[in-house]
Amino acid sequence: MSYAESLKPWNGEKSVPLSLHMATRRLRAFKRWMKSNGFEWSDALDFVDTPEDGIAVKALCEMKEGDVVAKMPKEACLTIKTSGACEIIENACLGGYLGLAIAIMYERSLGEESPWAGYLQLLPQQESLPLVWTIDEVNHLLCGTELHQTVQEDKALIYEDWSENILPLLDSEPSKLNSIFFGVEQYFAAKSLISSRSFEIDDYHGFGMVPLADLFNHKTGAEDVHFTALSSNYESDDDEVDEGIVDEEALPQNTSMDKTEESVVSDMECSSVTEDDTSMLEMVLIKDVSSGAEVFNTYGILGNAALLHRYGFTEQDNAYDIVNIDLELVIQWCSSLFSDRHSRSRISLWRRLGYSSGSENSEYFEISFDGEPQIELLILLFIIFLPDDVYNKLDLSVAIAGNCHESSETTLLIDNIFSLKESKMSMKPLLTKEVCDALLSLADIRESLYGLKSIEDDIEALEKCSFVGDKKVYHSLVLRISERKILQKLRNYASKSYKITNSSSARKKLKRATKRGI
Ligand SMILES: C[S@@+](CC[C@H](N)C(=O)[O-])C[C@H]1O[C@@H](n2cnc3c(N)ncnc32)[C@H](O)[C@@H]1O
Repeated sequence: MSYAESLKPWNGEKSVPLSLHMATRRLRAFKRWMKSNGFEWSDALDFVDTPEDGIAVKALCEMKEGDVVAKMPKEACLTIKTSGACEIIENACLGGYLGLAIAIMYERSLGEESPWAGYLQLLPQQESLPLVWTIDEVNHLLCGTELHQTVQEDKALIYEDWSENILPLLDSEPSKLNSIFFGVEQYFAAKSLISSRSFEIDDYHGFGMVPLADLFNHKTGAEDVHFTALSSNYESDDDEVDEGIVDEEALPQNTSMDKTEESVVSDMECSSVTEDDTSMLEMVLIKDVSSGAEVFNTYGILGNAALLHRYGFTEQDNAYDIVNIDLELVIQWCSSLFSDRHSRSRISLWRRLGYSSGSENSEYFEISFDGEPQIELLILLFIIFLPDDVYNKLDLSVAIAGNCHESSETTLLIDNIFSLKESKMSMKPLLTKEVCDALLSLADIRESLYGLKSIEDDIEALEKCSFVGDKKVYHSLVLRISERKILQKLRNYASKSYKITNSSSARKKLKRATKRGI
């Protein structure tokens, strides 16, 4: 079996594509449902449903910046407040994503009786996020990537959520909840839909499913349309919503459709929004769109790990990609060269100097898309290689000062040691031969987490992989390759930086020697 074949799902599971006929029928039913529920949308929008790619929104003619292209009544959105399960959810003191998942499962359990039947029939059973992949698929396809551990943890937490909150609910409300629709699989499916399609509506409704708004696909940094929401004053308990703008800071980390800060404010300013119509949500064009083009939204500025995690897809050459190197990995490398005592003391000094961030068991260093390591990593490596006498001096100075940032003497010492003042925080002085060699070793150790296959094997497997038929394989390969390309850039950065630092100090030496007439 070839490497590419070995990556294919082995459980025989494949998403069954809709026939074109079914696709047209479900869209027609959805449009009827929207009409009868007060939705409005521009005649210039074309909803295209293909068996391969699902739904995309396209422009039938040229459209102008500022045009309001769709209006969605808040009351027609599926939220905890609007769902028939509201009382059950609130009596159980549940809320947030858990409450919304119950609302979705409940409405699904009603079938045609649900007020959202016309909308629910358009949704996939679940979105193919790593969260709903089998554990074998997660281990096989995501091994070494930024997502591997995260998804394993997500799966365990969501299962725990289900058994601690949903199971007891089924026992306490057996007459109102049909247990077939509230199993753990249904819960994971609802969570995948929430992750990939929910929006923040307002303080009263919280997060919810917004039909129509959730048909727009994503394009990083090049979207055409923004989602806008005005908070409804009468509904909210919070007096601070008078400005009618959703509090962006309240967005939790894994909010789907992350709205960029400026989107709500600036869009409202340039749009022809019905004044103070707080009962409607709107999609507003932020630039002109030409006839025939797809109309894209943005789900945020996200790297491929985040895109795959929350939405189930990736983008090639995504400039927001990063790779992390865990502190644990640095400790492992350090222990292979130095005594445990040396490693512990140098890391402890680095911490006391205030360069560590996050909690002790989740510390990591970011490597940017260009392969540049976080300065905190360079400082740690620099400290690890400090000669004992310099280390002891610094250690003593920090111990006396207590808090290094309050001691000008210590700050001076640090500046001198790292030559940071001279270089105005440039990383150059930190890039000694030892530090650059350490970066190369760390890149190799991080790379080894991907297993025995090389990046060339991954690229070959991607070329043979079908975007449509093997979505899980395709997107996990894009993620692996984009991360490994960053590690390659880190290696280039380390080799190049050392050469540059080395040759410039050689030039300086030569200059000094020439001055002295040697
Ligand atoms: C909010 S829905 C967008 C509408 C969706 N295409 C549909 O058929 O209903 C989000 C989902 O659409 C798909 N999607 C959105 N943007 C995409 C993109 N740029 N590339 C591939 N899939 C995308 C992903 O499956 C994602 O989870």
